[in-house]
Order: sequence, then structure tokens, then C-alpha cells
Amino acid sequence: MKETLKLFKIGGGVLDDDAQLHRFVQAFAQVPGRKILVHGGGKGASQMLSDLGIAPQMVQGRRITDAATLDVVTMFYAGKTNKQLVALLQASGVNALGLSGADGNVIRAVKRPVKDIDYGFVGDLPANSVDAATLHTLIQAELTPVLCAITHDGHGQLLNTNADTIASTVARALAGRYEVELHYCFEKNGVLLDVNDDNSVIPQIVPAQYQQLKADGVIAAGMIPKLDNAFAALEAGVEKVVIEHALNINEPIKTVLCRS
Ligand SMILES: Nc1ncnc2c1ncn2[C@@H]1O[C@H](COP(=O)(O)OP(=O)(O)O)[C@@H](O)[C@H]1O
Ligand SMILES: CC(=O)N[C@@H](CCC(=O)OP(=O)(O)O)C(=O)O
Repeated sequence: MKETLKLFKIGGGVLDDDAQLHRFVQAFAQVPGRKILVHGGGKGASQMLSDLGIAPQMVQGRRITDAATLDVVTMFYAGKTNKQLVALLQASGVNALGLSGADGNVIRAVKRPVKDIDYGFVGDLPANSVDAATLHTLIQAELTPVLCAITHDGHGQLLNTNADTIASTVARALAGRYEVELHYCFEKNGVLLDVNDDNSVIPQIVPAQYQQLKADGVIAAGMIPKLDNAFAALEAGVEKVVIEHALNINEPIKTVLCRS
């Protein structure tokens, strides 16, 4: 019987608000067993870029990352955000270890090839991009890896990688060793029938239903790549995917995605 590993992903919303971040960290500290935290921070990074006079540019949910933008997001994700999270987790009794993909070579990415759009220093994650053995060693040493959105190409180049993609790719890579639960945490109670009504959580979604909800326009915008990633992770051996409010991870209100 494999051990359970819970992988939580948090994004810009909760990271941007000190009070919410403290509450999330306390809730995360109470989750029993083996766990990993993956964080984004896109909202705060855009603010910092604007403050520095660099216009943030997003295309299809991905940041166009030129050299100046890469410097800022590296400082913001791998520096301030990652280290602040680790310090808060340590204060809550979690022995967190903050990592970029370059540290321990845990995530080796490939610079996105230029097609219609040049995304610059954006990294995609092909198969075998995650070093599951190293992460497994850290987890077994009772450490909680805290992964940010910065990866590397193995030739000295840092790359900016979407945090939802990191979460699902790491979950898939560890699925051979653990029963992996992938938790996408954001600022709503789950996948909603009415995006403006937090009481309309859909408790369970199977792939056929997902296609219908997409066709009907119930699921839209940023939720589509998130759920595409999530169903792909289920197909690739991840045991369970949960979409839930970052402040309610120990509460029963949530959406659970199922293979069938
Ligand atoms: N049916 C739905 N239920 C919940 N959220 C939805 C739904 N359809 C679209 N969304 C939107 O998807 C967003 C989440 O995607 P995204 O902004 O990429 O997440 P994050 O940056 O928090 O990881 C929500 O803030 C919401 O506006
Ligand atoms: C390539 C790319 O788009 N990278 C993302 C990484 C951060 C992220 O994914 O943050 P959230 O999870 O908070 O959205 C970005 O720079 O916005």
C-alpha cells in the first residue's frame, strides 16, 4: 500500500493578502501526513513589474518573460514569496524547504519554442522534467518541499513556468511512489455552477460532465487550463484532484474531480 502525499497549489490571490496567507499556512500546518506546497504569485509579480516601470504582458494565461521580467519574477517568486512562505511555515511547525526547479535539479524545463508568439524565458515541462527521486528523499527526511514558479534548463538559464503546470507535473511524477492528491486552492469554494454564487459548488465532476460544462460556458477563463491540467493528471495516475478555497482546505466544501 502506497503512502498518501498531498500536494497543494496556491496562487496570486491568497499570497497577496497577509491575513489570508497566515490563515492558509495555519490550515496547511494542520494537514496530516506527507505534503508539498507549490506556489505562484502572478498577481503580486505584475504589481511589482508595474511599480518598476515594466509593463506586465500576459498571453493566453502565460507571461511574456523578457530578460528584465525574468529578473523581477525570479526575485519575487524564488526570493521574497518563497522565503516568506517558508518562514511562516517554520513558525507553524512545518519543516519547509524552499526550492526553485534548479535547486537539487528538481525541475528541469525546456524553453518554450517560438511559434506565433515569442514567450521569451518561459519553461515548458516535458515528460521526465521532474526528479521524483530527489523529492521523495526530501519527503522521507520529513521535509516539506515548497516549490516556486522558477525552473531551469540545465544549461544555466532560469525559466518562468506556470505554477498550475508545475503542480500537476510534480503530482504526476510522484504518482508512482505515492497515492497523490492534488489540491488546487484559490479564492472560490470550488468549481461553481454560477461563478458569482459561492454556494453553488459542484461536489464532483467526471470528464464527460466537464466537457458539457465547458460547452455550456459554465466553466470558463482561467478554470479551463486548470481543469484540463487536472484531468490530464488523473489520467496519468494521480489518485484525486480537489479544487477548493485556500482558506477552507480542512473543510468539506470542495469540488472533487473523478476519472469516472
Ligand atoms: N465555474 C467556475 N467556477 C469557479 N471559477 C471559475 C468558473 N469559471 C471560471 N472561473 C474563474 O476561474 C478563475 C480561477 O482561475 P485562475 O484565475 O487561473 O486561478 P489562480 O490564478 O487562482 O490559480 C476564478 O477566479 C474564476 O473567475
Ligand atoms: C509563464 C507564467 O505565466 N508564469 C507565471 C508563474 C506564476 C503563476 O503561475 O502564478 P499564479 O499561480 O498565481 O497565477 C507568471 O509569471 O504569472
